Amino acid sequence: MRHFDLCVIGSGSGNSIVDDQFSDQQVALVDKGERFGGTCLNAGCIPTKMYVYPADLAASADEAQRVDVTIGDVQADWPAMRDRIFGRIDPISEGGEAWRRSNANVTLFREAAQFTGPKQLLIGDETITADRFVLAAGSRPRIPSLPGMDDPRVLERVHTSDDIMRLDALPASLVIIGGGFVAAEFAHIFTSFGTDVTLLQRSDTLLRREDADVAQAFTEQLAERVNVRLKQTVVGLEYTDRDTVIVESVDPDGIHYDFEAERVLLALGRVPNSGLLNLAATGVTVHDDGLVVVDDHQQTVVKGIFALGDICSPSQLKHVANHEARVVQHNLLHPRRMIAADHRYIPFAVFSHPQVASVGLTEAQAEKARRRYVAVRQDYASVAYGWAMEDQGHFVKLIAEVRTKKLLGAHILGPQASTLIQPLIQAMSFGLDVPSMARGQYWIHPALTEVVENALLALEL
Ligand SMILES: Cc1cc2nc3c(=O)[nH]c(=O)nc-3n(C[C@H](O)[C@H](O)[C@H](O)COP(=O)(O)OP(=O)(O)OC[C@H]3O[C@@H](n4cnc5c(N)ncnc54)[C@H](O)[C@@H]3O)c2cc1C
Ligand SMILES: NC(=O)c1ccc[n+]([C@@H]2O[C@H](COP(=O)([O-])OP(=O)(O)OC[C@H]3O[C@@H](n4cnc5c(N)ncnc54)[C@H](O)[C@@H]3O)[C@@H](O)[C@H]2O)c1
Repeated sequence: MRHFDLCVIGSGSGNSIVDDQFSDQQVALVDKGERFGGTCLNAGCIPTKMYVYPADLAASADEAQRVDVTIGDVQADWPAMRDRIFGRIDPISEGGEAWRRSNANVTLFREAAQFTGPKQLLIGDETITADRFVLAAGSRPRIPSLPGMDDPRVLERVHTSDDIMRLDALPASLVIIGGGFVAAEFAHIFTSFGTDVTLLQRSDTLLRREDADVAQAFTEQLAERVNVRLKQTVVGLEYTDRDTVIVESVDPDGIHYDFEAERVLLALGRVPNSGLLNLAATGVTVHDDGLVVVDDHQQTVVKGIFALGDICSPSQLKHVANHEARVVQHNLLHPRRMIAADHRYIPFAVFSHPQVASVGLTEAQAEKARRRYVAVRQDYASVAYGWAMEDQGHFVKLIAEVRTKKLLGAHILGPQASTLIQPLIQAMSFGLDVPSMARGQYWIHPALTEVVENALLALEL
């Protein structure tokens, strides 16, 4: 039985741990995936944003009308786009794998792993042991079992984010089931390229974990471009002889609806891969939702077994997985001087149309936490750059605590939200109060950042 100093399961964020500082250790790196490098690179953040950028350009044709510019017919060449995007990404994955194979102290296993005993792992048909483990096996799309899904003609047309970006042709029509991040981003991508998109969401708003004002405005604005149907429970799928699938749903009044499309995208959240690892054999514990239990140091209840990323993090975001990988790396190298992960102000952005970006508490959470706060909503249309854009409906919402004069939360809906929010994340992370932030620096005139400046000034603290 081969023995290693360290075994990392998962080649996504886990892969970044093993650098020159581990050159005196024998390391096993295990990944069963078809492509090396994990979700973000192969089927997540990176390819989606490489589709979002051209989708933004395509959508700008409509916006140009507002400022008296006519852009001709929008044509999206899907096969060219797909080949360009994966022609860039696939070689990065292949190069990363080849480089790992060339590392003298790293043994790469490309098969599924599961524990068979404490610190003992079965990989394919080989069993190895290691002194220390890192669980970085990520998550996978949630697949519901719905009537009709066992028909292979239906299955062939039902996709997840794992495979929809590699379709041979742009579908004429698409039904998206779900109303979170994945649904919001793919709805924008496909509708911008000309697909007829219907989005079926179970609750009464999209992005339901967002601040209520943002979720409401987002839902209304996406509904101007996409057929958004709320409060729909999908009850079955059926193949038609038109080479399409009918998605049947029912609303709270018991009324049934049929939505027909060439393709269906399931966007119902992601399940942590903890269940694939037979963790019981090691003593590692999991929460009810399948997330691995870790302490502040990212260590599981078993000493020497660490976890990071989607397998243990409720946020399921790449910047969080990267942060946790840095913490785990430090703690593996300095077991007597371990550091804690910082999960205080985790931001996120939804790269849809409109864009959404958020950090900290929503207003409902601030209320629930009984914090004495003030909230303000500042429209893009109130600043000079917003006039230039003839902007409508986009805003910055800030929530600040009266006692400390510090921000509790920041939520932006509109163009460049993911960039505009960064100074607010910085203020929260470094404890800068609102008056200092607003008046302690210059704000470039007439940049769009003035909407952030004015929102800060409008907070009555
Ligand atoms: C469509 C989409 C878009 C996204 N966009 C963004 C974004 O814009 N910004 C953002 O911050 N986040 C985004 N995310 C989330 C982000 O991709 C994840 O949070 C991040 O990739 C998680 O990294 P990880 O290292 O935990 O897992 P992964 O990168 O998924 O790596 C886990 C690896 O473990 C392997 N594995 C699993 N089980 C086993 C096993 N039993 N044996 C061996 N190997 C195994 C898998 O093959 C996989 O390669 C997106 C996700 C999706 C799906
Ligand atoms: N820009 C980004 O950072 C980005 C982009 C895409 C994905 N991600 C990550 O990937 C994760 C997965 O994304 P997602 O959109 O699949 O999940 P999500 O948790 O954002 O949304 C899941 C959606 O599915 C709905 N849903 C769940 N079960 C259902 C059921 N049985 N019937 C009907 N509806 C149901 C929920 O109401 C929700 O609208 C996200 O949580 C996010 O962390 C991030």
